[in-house]
Amino acid sequence: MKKEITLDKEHIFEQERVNRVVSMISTSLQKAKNEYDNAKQERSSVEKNYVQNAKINTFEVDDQMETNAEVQQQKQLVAKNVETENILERQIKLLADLKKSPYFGRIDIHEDGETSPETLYIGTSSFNDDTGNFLIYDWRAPIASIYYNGNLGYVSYNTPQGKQNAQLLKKRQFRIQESKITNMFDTNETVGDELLQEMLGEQGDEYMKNIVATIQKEQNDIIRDTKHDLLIVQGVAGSGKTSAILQRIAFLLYHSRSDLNADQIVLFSPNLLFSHYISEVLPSLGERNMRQVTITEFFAQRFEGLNVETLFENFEKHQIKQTSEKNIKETAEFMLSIKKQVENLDNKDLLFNNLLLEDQIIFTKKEILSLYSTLPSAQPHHLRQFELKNILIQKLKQKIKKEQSKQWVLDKIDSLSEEEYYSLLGEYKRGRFDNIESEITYLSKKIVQTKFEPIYEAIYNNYFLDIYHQYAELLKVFLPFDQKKFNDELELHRIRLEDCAPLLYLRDQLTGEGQNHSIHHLFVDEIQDYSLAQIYYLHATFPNAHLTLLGDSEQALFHTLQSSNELMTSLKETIAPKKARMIELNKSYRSTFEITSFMKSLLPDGNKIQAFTRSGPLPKVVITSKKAVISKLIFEAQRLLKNNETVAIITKDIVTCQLLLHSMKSKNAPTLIKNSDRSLPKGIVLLPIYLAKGLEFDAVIAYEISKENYPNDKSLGILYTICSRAMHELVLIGVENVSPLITNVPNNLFIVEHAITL
Ligand SMILES: Nc1ncnc2c1ncn2[C@@H]1O[C@H](COP(=O)(O)OP(=O)(O)OP(=O)(O)O)[C@@H](O)[C@H]1O
Repeated sequence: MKKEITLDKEHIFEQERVNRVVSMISTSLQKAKNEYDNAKQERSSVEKNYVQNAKINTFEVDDQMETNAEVQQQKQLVAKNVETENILERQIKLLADLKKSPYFGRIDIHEDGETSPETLYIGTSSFNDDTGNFLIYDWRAPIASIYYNGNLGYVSYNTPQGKQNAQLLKKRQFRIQESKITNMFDTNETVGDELLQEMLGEQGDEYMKNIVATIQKEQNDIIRDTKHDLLIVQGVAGSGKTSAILQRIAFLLYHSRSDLNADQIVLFSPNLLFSHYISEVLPSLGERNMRQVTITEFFAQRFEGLNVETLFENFEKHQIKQTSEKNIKETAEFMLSIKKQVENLDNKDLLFNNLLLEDQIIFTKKEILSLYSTLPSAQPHHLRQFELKNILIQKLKQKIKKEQSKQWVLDKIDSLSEEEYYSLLGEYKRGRFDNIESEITYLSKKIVQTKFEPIYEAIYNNYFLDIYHQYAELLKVFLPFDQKKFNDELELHRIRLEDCAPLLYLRDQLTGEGQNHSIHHLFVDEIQDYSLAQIYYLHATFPNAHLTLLGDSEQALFHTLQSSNELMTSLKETIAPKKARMIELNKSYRSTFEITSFMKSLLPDGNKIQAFTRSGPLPKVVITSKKAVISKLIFEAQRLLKNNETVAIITKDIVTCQLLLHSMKSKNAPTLIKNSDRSLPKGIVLLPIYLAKGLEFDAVIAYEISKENYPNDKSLGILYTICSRAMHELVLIGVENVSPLITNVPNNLFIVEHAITL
């Protein structure tokens, strides 16, 4: 039940309050701007000073030292000023946004134990008057949860001191734009539909928006969860999974402000476009972005010198792997068996590399193995490897010492130009030696150390272990037919995606390294595209991280379908979380009622999906001839562009995109989006489905949906994901026929246009 408030006394009252608050915000904004200008000015004068100081007094040693100390001090001063400027800059942005739209909600509550009720206003961040009274409460404050969770009547909310009860007397929603209330109404529901209608009806943007004003109750559960170390969210397409995790990150940063910062949070995202698309949500809430990485980037950083196969290459190669047979390298059991194998590995089965420097062997593999064999076999391998590393470093130091007195080193010193000589000596050491001999000894050490640096690096990075060969041997045990494929790829400096997690896990088990303990929260979006082995590996790599895994098993493009229940069961068994929870989101917000109804009837169990009641045109299925298809496609795209800012032509693979582009005249050609692209232009774009993962477009054209492309339910995930990218309009184009997946949809859910000209 909601009550719209017309331009009456209440509206005037609220607008007057907005005016008062906005005027106070303006004063604070001006103050912040002045402080910012002052900080900037101060920095530039320190910098000027610093340049001058750096120029003078560099000849006399004493003066030079004094100058160095002063320069250091000034450097620190600059760094501090830069930090202040950054804080002020963020504050200015926040206040400027707050000035336009100071809040979106009001609650009137009477707390137990209080004599009178109070009125609170809720916005994207808190704002006080001069006496410390809250004029706006931050949406993440404990008390604000009433706004998202409570119906009128008795409610409770969690505070650091425990549960607090209150009576919720009024809940009011606002839309305030440019400091003017454009809409406001009272509601008894959690967060009513009306504002949501308005938000969802808008055209898509280059960046995802924050959803603070309209967070739904079940999304709020995800956002405010602090109890579980494993949270799995199974949410249907468009149900706000991504939105919810970004809000969750903002919430966690607020909730644990003293011991959590944005660098301790990592989000695995599906592709670079997606990373760009979501990059403004946290800044719009006054927070810094978390780290973002794709799984391919993550592995590529760990396999220097090898080309890691991307998810998309894998997909293009195999199309969807719809066999019921599981690839055992993608299972968590495989990872567990690697662990076991390592525990039982004999010294004689360990494989080492020769350590080479410019074709000269510095340590032979035989020597390394014999050093290893001297270590107590009761110790686990990773401790022995660590010890081995120390021994090798000691031996290297001895070698360096010996090498220092060789003739080639003296020759090298003789051949140094004056510039090279002083640069090798380093500014700090110049003029510090008592006699020339000690200067030469110092230089000789430097020269030899530099020469042997690659060996030091190799030892430090465990390159003495022949991990590729070791992994190939492991494959021989579990998957003898796969070993050759692995070796062949390696010859070409490539590694398949399915080998990355097991191989790295083997390495980490042997070396005891590869972990990052500083990460507190790990988020993985589109979890259905990850194998269990990969999830297992991520957990092993970030052992202190709470996991939030989000996905939709219906949108599985790369793996065989796995339900979220199966995922939960498997993770409970393999990574043994302390407290795990699964949340389902079944309401879809992205698309119109008509598009969601169409999408859900593609699925065998689509009934669980609830469509949001926002209406638009019925999806349109166009059946045309081979000859006419290009002109029909152009016609449809141009037609859609009249009412929509972005029209995406989405295909099942890149080959279809390329063929299509080839057949189109250049003047009509859409912009082809590539794997390496980071942003999406407006207008008509063309892309394969895997690049559209997680994104949304005003209008979508699914091309080409004949039965040749979508013969049966094995390609359902692709078709469903394509359709679910559309916010306002959806067109599907087929050549000569349509997929049986579409003929199964009740025909009142779409319109058909037969445009066949033979
Ligand atoms: N509570 C909400 N208020 C306003 N908009 C919302 C809300 N929840 C979701 N949306 C909107 O719905 C759309 C889909 O949200 P989002 O991309 O987060 O869903 P998703 O579940 O991650 O989708 P998918 O799995 O299909 O990629 C976005 O435009 C988002 O802004």
